[in-house]
Amino acid sequence: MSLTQRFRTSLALLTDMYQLTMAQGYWKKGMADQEAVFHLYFRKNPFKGGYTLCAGLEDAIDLLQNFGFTEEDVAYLGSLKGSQGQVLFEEGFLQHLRELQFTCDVEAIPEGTAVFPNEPLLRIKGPILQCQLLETPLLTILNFQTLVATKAARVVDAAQGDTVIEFGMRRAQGPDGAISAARAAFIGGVKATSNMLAGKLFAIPVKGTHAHSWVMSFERESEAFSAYGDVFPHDSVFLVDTYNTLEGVKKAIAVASKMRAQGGELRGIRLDSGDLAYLSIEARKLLDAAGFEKVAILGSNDLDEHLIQSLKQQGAKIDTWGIGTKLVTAYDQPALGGVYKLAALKKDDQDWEYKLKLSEQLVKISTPGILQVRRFYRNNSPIGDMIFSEPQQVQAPATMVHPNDPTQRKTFQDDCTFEDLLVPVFQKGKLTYTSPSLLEIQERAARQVALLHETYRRFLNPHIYKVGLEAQLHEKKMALIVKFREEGASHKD
Ligand SMILES: Nc1ncnc2c1ncn2[C@@H]1O[C@H](COP(=O)(O)OP(=O)(O)OP(=O)(O)O)[C@@H](O)[C@H]1O
Ligand SMILES: O=P(O)(O)OC[C@H]1O[C@H](OP(=O)(O)OP(=O)(O)O)[C@H](O)[C@@H]1O
Ligand SMILES: O=C(O)c1cccnc1
Repeated sequence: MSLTQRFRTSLALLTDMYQLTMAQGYWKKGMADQEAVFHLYFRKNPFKGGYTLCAGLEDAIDLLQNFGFTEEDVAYLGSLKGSQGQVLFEEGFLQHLRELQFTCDVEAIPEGTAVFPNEPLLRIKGPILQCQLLETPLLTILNFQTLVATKAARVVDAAQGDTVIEFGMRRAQGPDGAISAARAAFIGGVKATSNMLAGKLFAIPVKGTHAHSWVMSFERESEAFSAYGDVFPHDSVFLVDTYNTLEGVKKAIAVASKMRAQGGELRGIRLDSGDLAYLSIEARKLLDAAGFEKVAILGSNDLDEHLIQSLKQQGAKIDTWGIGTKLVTAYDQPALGGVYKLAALKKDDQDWEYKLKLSEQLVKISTPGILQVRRFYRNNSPIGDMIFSEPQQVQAPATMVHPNDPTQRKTFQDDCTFEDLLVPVFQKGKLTYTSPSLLEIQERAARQVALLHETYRRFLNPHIYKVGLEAQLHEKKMALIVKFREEGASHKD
């Protein structure tokens, strides 16, 4: 189900107020239809990682396809007053909004692609008023889903092929956070969610065990297990740690034997506290000795990729991982920090004027142009990404320059294959892209992560994947920086 259907309202006002005040400014100053190019990108891989998995495009597409102000939206805007009690948004502008239709060109990197700092995930070209209004909603969609998809990919990588289930709704950033996180976590590789609404909306498989309250609501732990086994003779996973974990495992085994005698079969047990390495090893021994080799051991309790890795190193016998809080809240880095920057403005019908935002730090200076990302491969392995401006032809051998350290360069010879990552999504406001299914996106993500050499995937000090600016683009950017710095220093307009 699409984003607008989920919210059941027009999303035209899902933006910051300043986008609307600027929009009125563009309209008033006759600039509303001036063609602009903006790029959405981030500056640092999250979680101190070596890669990022992009996600959220399908929701972004839905937002753009349904872009438009309803009478209710316009009435709300018309009711707003400025600091002197005057009408904030004037009637002519409101009429402009009523008639506004999405007419931009959009290119984007497909969901489930491995991406790196400074690369535009999305490029939008069209009337500046439209591009401006869309800054905030595009960022809120792509930033969060990209962040959670990346976290999920790391967790799934640490689990080394074990099943990972997303258990996070109760700790998510509100209901909408929980829903988007479930979608993004699935893209990152989790096999199922406990979130029933996400299951229904996105056809994500749903899975679950039972809570401590189930055990506590019976006189005895074994009664609770028996009762649950009666109700779900083939689909029970018993939570065994309410009182004493290993005693709980023994009771689970006794009940599982009775279930088996009656034609049922216990699916698994869940450990949710204590030393998960020790307890899972001991539980595995007890289960195997009783002939329950196939009963799974599910581990949960504030887990993340680092704990899973550590538990694996300790020989934990956990084969299914339930991951909640740390996954859906992206606990150790709760925001991606993606930005959306103006990169070019059409001066007249012919020429683009390149734009950039200056900063004291080179890393924060945006890149001007109409950007595309070319990924080079050798023997099917990605070896570097070159950001170039599309009006500029790139031919091998092609040299790129490190975006933050111009002394570092890399040249790709013509023995490399390449692909351009940004693909057309909208042309003049018309959708030209067919979104893959969520499962196809998940499969793409798994292939993309697998293509990355393990040095980029390790958690501690990963190798830095090379991303650079095509040499001519770099020169142009440097020349603009010098020009703008000089103008700034002499206070010229
Ligand atoms: N063998 C282990 N090595 C490293 N960390 C572990 C190991 N076993 C469990 N942990 C993690 O240690 C943390 C322990 O959590 P905590 O201190 O809250 O104890 P607890 O077992 O959950 O206690 P409680 O009974 O109160 O729930 C959890 O994040 C858990 O995943
Ligand atoms: O630990 P997470 O990765 O967030 O996974 C979800 C947690 O939610 C449940 O706990 P509950 O809400 O009962 O709280 P608890 O942590 O005290 O068991 C469940 O037993 C997991 O421990
Ligand atoms: O099904 C479970 O075991 C579950 C679901 C949500 C949160 N914690 C556990």
